[in-house]
Amino acid sequence: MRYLTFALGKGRLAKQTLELFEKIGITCEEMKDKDSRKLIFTNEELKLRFFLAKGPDVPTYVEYGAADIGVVGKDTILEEGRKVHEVLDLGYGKCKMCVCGYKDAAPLLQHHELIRVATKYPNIAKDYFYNTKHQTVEIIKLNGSIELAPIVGLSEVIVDIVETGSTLRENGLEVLEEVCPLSARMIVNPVSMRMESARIKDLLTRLREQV
Ligand SMILES: Nc1ncnc2c1ncn2[C@@H]1O[C@H](COP(=O)(O)OP(=O)(O)OP(=O)(O)O)[C@@H](O)[C@H]1O
Ligand SMILES: O=P(O)(O)OC[C@H]1O[C@H](OP(=O)(O)OP(=O)(O)O)[C@H](O)[C@@H]1O
Repeated sequence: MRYLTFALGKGRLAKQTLELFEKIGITCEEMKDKDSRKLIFTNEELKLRFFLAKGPDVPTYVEYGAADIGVVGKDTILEEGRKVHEVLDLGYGKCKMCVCGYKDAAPLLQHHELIRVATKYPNIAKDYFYNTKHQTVEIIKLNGSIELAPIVGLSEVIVDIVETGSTLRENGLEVLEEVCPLSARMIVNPVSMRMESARIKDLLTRLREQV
């Protein structure tokens, strides 16, 4: 039997992903050692391998088959646009992709104005403004602290993740429009889906009972 390889998104989702796998009897004790610089972990008994990767790299590993299975946020799946099968909504990491800004920017979204939109998610923003709203905008890619953009006058609005809403509230900003709901998802390489279908289906059945 060959190893099934999992690429798991680092950061916010990692802890809950490992907890979920533990619930169905898939443990990888080595992975819990925070001081370790080791990159890949093996469960010999179940013939599984795991590695943690930056979120946007997870769909890349899965598309190329370097990982059979990945766990990553829906935002990352939409943004990266890789050829992978999304097979399960894992139900945690819930948040929303939203258009946000000062309240007085709301009319700019109604009148097809050529506004600037700052975001870490240029493909999601482009798809929303061009294909859903049919509004031509200038998209400005940022890498973090997106809420700064309207505050310092870089853009009229942002497209960003809202979870509790406290970052917006503490900065006098608001949700102006909701783009889509988000949560952690499981993705599978299309070839692995066929070649390892029995093992993957069994895994999905056991995970579905938990989520
Ligand atoms: N408040 C939140 N902010 C950002 N992402 C969230 C939030 N709540 C849930 N998520 C989900 O968690 C995933 C991982 O978030 P995390 O912040 O670890 O990654 P990231 O934004 O790529 O981080 P970084 O840029 O610091 O590496 C997101 O892709 C999203 O699906
Ligand atoms: O609605 P809230 O609960 O306040 O969460 C949303 C905030 O969290 C994320 O930022 P993150 O902490 O990942 O930092 P970053 O902006 O540097 O990416 C996101 O980009 C928002 O800024």
